[in-house]
Amino acid sequence: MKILVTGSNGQLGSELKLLAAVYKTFDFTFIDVEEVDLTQADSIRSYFAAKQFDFLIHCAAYTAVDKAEEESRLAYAINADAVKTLAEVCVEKKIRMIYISTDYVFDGEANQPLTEMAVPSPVSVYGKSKREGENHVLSILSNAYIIRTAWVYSTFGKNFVKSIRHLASQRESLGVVCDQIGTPTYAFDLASAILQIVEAVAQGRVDEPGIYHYTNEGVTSWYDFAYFLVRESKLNCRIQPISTAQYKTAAVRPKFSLLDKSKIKATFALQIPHWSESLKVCIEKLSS
Ligand SMILES: NC(=O)C1=CN([C@@H]2O[C@H](COP(=O)(O)OP(=O)(O)OC[C@H]3O[C@@H](n4cnc5c(N)ncnc54)[C@H](OP(=O)(O)O)[C@@H]3O)[C@@H](O)[C@H]2O)C=CC1
Ligand SMILES: Cc1cn([C@H]2C[C@H](O)[C@@H](COP(=O)(O)OP(=O)(O)O[C@H]3O[C@@H](C)C(=O)[C@@H](O)[C@H]3O)O2)c(=O)[nH]c1=O
Repeated sequence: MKILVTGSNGQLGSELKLLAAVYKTFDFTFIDVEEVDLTQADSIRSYFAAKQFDFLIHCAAYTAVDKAEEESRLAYAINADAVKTLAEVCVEKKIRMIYISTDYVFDGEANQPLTEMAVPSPVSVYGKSKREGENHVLSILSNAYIIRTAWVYSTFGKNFVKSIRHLASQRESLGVVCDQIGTPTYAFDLASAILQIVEAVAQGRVDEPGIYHYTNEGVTSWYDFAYFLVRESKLNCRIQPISTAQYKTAAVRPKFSLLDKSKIKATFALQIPHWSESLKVCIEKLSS
């Protein structure tokens, strides 16, 4: 089974690289911008011209949420246009696509966990460009998997956990928004879930393409997340709850993006760890 992973230097791509060693029957190829620049459709097509894969796990994306507001052309080129080209290549080459999407496709106005039936209505350039990517996948491919996740962190790359640990090690107190609700996702857990899904599909045990939601279990705010993180990291910094209005950012973020994971758990018999347990694992790795 030949599997191509894009975004191999990112958080999720890096965790998939580590886990690849466990899946010995899979033949992985990992690429990033050095191999294929996703802003160049020709570069995408010529990369695939003489190659064949069974699955494409598309992790590469433009993920700088605030910067996307001023670099919208680039965000759309990577998160939407490149996804369209990749989906077309997947049709031509009969490749099964796993597209990773985000809770930021929602506007945050819901008041109950968001199922895959909830109607997306993104409020940021990043969210809109990722939704356009989803729409390309849905209209071009009938057998793709779209996995929406949220608040991803890892020992690799840039993320909230590493930013807060850095800031908390330098300051006596730190304000963190307490009125945006969701669930963090440890990229290692997500990578593991994705490979369990690929394995189930490859072995013909389960094959129900469509949209799925995946985060860790539980619910929290960015404030509670940061509070727990700083306490468990034994850092001497006071985390203060503040409102979104007090923390000015270029992009609007959803106030509520709690994803309902019932579908992915039932379909693929997944066991998902609670966010606090996974965060402890990550802290342990970051501290060693
Ligand atoms: N991070 C998060 O909190 C969340 C992420 N997601 C989604 O999950 C997926 C994985 O995210 P994550 O691993 O955190 O992302 P990262 O930002 O850590 O990694 C993205 C990767 O994409 C690469 N990339 C960017 N531009 C290009 C380009 N023009 N051509 C080729 N590669 C490029 C980056 O390379 P380089 O670093 O060199 O630019 C990087 O290696 C993405 O689809 C993202 O939208 C969903 C919800 C939450
Ligand atoms: C660093 C920091 C952030 N915040 C707030 C800002 C924001 O509302 C929230 C999260 O901050 P960040 O900017 O680090 O996270 P952000 O880039 O918004 O994270 C998002 O990334 C994209 C890629 C996704 O797909 C989303 O699921 C989500 O993970 O915390 C504080 O209140 N205080 C702080 O010191």
